[in-house]
Amino acid sequence: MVYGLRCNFHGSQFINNSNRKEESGRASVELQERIRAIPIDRYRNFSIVAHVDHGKSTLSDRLLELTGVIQKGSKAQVLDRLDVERERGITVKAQTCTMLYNHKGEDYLLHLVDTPGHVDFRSEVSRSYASCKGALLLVDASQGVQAQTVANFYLAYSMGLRLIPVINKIDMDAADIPRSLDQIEHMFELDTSDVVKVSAKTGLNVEQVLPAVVEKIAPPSGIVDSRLRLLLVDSWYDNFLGVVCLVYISDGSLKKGQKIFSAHTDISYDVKEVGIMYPIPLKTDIITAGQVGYMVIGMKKSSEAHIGDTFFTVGQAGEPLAGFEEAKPMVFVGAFPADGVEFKVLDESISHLVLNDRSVTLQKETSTALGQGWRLGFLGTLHASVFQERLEKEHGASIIITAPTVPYRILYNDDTEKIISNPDDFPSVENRQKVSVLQEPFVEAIMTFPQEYLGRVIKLCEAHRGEQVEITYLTTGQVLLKYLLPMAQLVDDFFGRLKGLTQGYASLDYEEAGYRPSDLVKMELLVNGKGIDALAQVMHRSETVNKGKVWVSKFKEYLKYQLFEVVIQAKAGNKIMARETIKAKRKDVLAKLHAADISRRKKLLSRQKEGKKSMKSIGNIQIPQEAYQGFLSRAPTKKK
Ligand SMILES: Nc1nc2c(ncn2[C@@H]2O[C@H](COP(=O)(O)OP(=O)(O)OP(=O)(O)O)[C@@H](O)[C@H]2O)c(=O)[nH]1
Repeated sequence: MVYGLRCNFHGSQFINNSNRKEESGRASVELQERIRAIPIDRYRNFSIVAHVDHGKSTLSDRLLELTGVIQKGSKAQVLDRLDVERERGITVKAQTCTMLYNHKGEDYLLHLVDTPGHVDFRSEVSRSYASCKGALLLVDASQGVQAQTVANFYLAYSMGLRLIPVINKIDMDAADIPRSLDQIEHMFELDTSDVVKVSAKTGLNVEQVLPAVVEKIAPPSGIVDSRLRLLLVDSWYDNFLGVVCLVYISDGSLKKGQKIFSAHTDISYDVKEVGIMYPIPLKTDIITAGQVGYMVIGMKKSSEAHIGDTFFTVGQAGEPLAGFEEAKPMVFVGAFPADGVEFKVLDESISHLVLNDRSVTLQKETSTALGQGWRLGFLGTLHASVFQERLEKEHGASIIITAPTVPYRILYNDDTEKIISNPDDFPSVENRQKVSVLQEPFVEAIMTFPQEYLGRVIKLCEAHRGEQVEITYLTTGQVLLKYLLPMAQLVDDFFGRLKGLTQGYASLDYEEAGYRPSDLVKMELLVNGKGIDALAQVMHRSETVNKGKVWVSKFKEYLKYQLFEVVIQAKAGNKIMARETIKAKRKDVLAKLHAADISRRKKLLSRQKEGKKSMKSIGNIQIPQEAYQGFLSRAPTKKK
């Protein structure tokens, strides 16, 4: 098998399901013997964490070359295997690779995890930390510490990982090594006396990275001669093998033929295959405590694989390992088949993709305007746009996506509460008196940018209902600003505006900060008095005037001429916020009339008026699907 073939989303370690016809390869006897001879105290499990684009995948390539896993000059970014990862240049899936490294005459077994930098895929990062004792904290010398460096640092630090700072891109003219060193020392209080400075691109000094890993990161703490205890880290579906599980062996060992059971479901399985990721799956006879590898146990459905589950040998139950917090979807959209696309076909494609991306939630939904569809939940807007792109590219599906919404919390007078992810479920004006409080989710946003933009960024945050938490002056003119912001503002292209204001210099990260009471209202778009359900949105009352105006004028653009008058209104609660009218396209009934024939002219005009009146009362506006599509279109942005 070859590297770099297309892979599925969740189990991108494997080649594309549809193309996959053969079994996984087998690790050579020599490789297996070399691994078996290494004691656990010479294992090192580590990840690479950094801000988006600081060079994690490029450094991973160099390390894989250095340890002979791949050949020099192989396809770039071996561990970014999804089409979407390669095309967008972002990592969305954490990837693991086993490496053998000889240090001072002794073999070490290394497990490298390349993690996504983007906040939407943070759950991938925290999951991968469970098997690691340390991480390389990579900082791009031309950019210095950025928002996601800070967020990823705190996540790794809170999980007790030993952090080794590495400065990357030192080959660039814009590289400012002293600035990065200063920031690492002041921000993270890390010792910078022996920081490794590399160019992952040219390979300069990369040979200094693994000695630091071996010397500074502790080995995993499992017991090899013990009962089996393994953690399910990830899973994916492979057409040839069925469900494949990525596992971390905490104690004991795992072999083909062993009978194991899940602590979560109590279902027992026969182990059919085990192996290592090198970086593709290679079958081995055994995987032992401290190793990260894969197992195939004949699970029928991906849903049987609970990420964070513990498995034991049948008859030898023990204490389950600490699992993972489930990733909660924070952005919801309605999805509907575009004209000419069959619901059934699209339903199959969506279900297939959801099976491979377990953090997407899916529910059927029906809209009077757009017909049968689905409500999909995502971890963030980038996650949503990656999903949509994969659906279109990999399944050739064309869909209409409604405006994203965040989950709102409704507290009722009878002490019950409801989280709603669909504007349709927002309490109607008549039911409003049953509600005691409306709440919306907030996040704590971390932003870094040059100090000269501080005034403008503060203004932007205040205009987006932000509440300042902290300003930290980093070295050399950089500022780190923390603000509490409504999650809905981030979804509504706050980052695009921030980038615009700072000429592209700002970076942003955020973490959830709970729900807060909010003056929320549902805004609807009415056409001749009738609400279009698919376009309704929940928002803060202060936004309704401006958005109302934008809505009506934008929708008017797409309706164009109508045979009779059309009134477009934006209504918030029971108040009309904005209105536009499309005048009827008048047929020239007087065209053939002589100018002097006044009485005949009056008669014809009054007859035309009557005719229109009846059309209006019985007329049903035909809204073309392009109108919805045009109204909802907005290019996705990539956050950095
Ligand atoms: N000049 C220079 N460019 C580099 C270096 N390392 C990485 N790059 C470039 O920086 C860009 C981003 O590199 P990646 O390795 O994809 O970064 P990443 O951190 O994995 O990105 P995400 O997965 O999206 O978080 C690519 O265009 C690389 O070629 C380096 O040492 N020098």
